[in-house]
Order: sequence, then C-alpha cells, then structure tokens
Amino acid sequence: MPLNVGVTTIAFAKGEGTLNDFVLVPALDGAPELDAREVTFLADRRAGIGGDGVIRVVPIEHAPEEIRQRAEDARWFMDYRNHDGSIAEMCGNGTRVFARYLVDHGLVDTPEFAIATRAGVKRITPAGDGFATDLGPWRLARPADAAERGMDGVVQVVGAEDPLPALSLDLGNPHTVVALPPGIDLGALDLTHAPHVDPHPEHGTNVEFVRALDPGHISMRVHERGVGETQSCGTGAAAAALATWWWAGQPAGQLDWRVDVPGGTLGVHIAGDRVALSGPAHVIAEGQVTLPG
Ligand SMILES: N[C@@H](CCC[C@H](N)C(=O)O)C(=O)O
Repeated sequence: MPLNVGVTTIAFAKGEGTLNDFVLVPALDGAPELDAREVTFLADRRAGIGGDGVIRVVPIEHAPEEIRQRAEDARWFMDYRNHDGSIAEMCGNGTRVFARYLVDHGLVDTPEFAIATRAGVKRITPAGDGFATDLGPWRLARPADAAERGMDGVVQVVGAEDPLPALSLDLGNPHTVVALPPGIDLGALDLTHAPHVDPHPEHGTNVEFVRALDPGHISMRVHERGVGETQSCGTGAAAAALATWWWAGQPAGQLDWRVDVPGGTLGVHIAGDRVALSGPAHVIAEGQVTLPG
C-alpha cells in the first residue's frame, strides 16, 4: 500500500504587508476547503508555515452563495481566517497581499480590480510599490454616545491604574481605539494578553493604541482579535486615523493620514463616509505543504 494514501498536499504562498503576514492558499477549483484545525496548522510559526492569518484565494464562482450575491464585478473572493482559525469579515493588509498574488499570477487582466470579502466588495488600485484599497463605508459602532463624548467605552491596559477611554468603529470588522495619555509609553505597553474592553463587543474586537505625533500623523500598536499583537493591521490603521480625526473635530483639511506601525507605514485617506488604505504588499515564498492527517 502506498505510504501517501490519505495525505493531502496543497500549494501555498507566503506574503506580507507591513509585516502583517499571511499564508495564501489557492483554491482555484474551490478546493481545498480548510477547517479551523488546518488553518491553525498553516498559521503556526513552528509546526506550520506561519502567519497572522490564512487566506484562501477563491474564484467567485466557487464562493459561498451569500458572497456571490453581493459580488458585483469581483472575480475573486478573499476567504480570510485569523491565526486561531476564526473567521474575520475583513483584512485591510490582506487585500493588498491578495491583490499582489492575483497580479503576480496573471489572475487579473486590469490594473484596477475588485475583490469580494465577507464585508463587501473592495476596490484595488496600484499605488507606489503596493496597492490602495477602498475599504468602503466606515461607521461609529455606537453613534449616539460617541457623537456626544467622542468616547464610548473603556480599555484596561496592563500597568495603567485606571481604564482608558476608547472609541469603537466598524470597518466591516470591529475596532476599539484608545488615545494614549501622555504618561503612558506606546512602546512599553504590554500587549501579550487581550486588553479588557468594556462594554465587551459581542463578537470581540481588535484594539488599537494610538499616539498622535503631528497633524495627520499617528503611531499605533494593535492587539488583533483572533491573533494577538501583530506588527500591523490595515483596518486598524484606518480605524485609528478615523478616531483621531473624529477627536480632532473632523477637520476638513486633514483627510490624509500617515499611520506608523511596528511593521512599517500605511496611508489612510478619509473621504466622507468612506475610507481608503494604501501600503506595500509582497509575496515572499511559494511552495507545497502537507496538511496534518
Ligand atoms: N490584520 C487585518 C485584520 C484581520 C482580521 C482581524 N484580526 C479581525 O478579527 O477582525 C487588517 O489588516 O485589517
């Protein structure tokens, strides 16, 4: 009997955008489907390939019905999972790395194209050595409270005596943004555990800690839902810029933001109720991997 009976070997690529890293799995005929155990194996930095998330590259005709119904002109579905196997609606950095994979593999034939995500269709355009993604509409998670006070919850951080005020935003996925007061050093924050957020969002949240540097320029660290601290989060950078802009009174002349993250720099452009993200994207390795039996 051959030794490889029952063994599943699949193609993968490894990519990153501002060091938010992903394992991409082409599923060009709809397979492989990946269960949570296979995702956590692929994302494991010791036993598997390693990544903050795992992204299946799925032709739209093989996407789930609810995605196909809202796909507009998108020909590809970004099926995103977090490091822990959980499903996330959106990944901003992931859209650029996904776009890089499609372009490098000749899977799109125009420089601008659309991709379907669980949070709707996102439009990609080339930008510098990477891409810009129209992340689409954003909104405050709890508009009435937030509009009144600019803060709608609190986050407890290790080492701070009192919980810090925070603002929650919906970018297709959930974010809670904290503006650090002067006495707390962004670089010294202990993000080894998920910060305690109150009120706790039903489906969890990504938490961004922000230091304002100059007008239109912030620095940020993030604890991602389903992952832990990462070197960057694209939707998180957009949420951080939007919250800082909101706190500043939404100045009309301050729509372009530079967001420094541990893994590099991202651009955020606010356009009314829409927001766009730009930054680099690289595919750094491709190969084959055998899934655990
Ligand atoms: N890193 C991503 C966000 C990935 C999903 C997030 N962890 C969630 O669960 O919402 C980004 O670049 O936006």
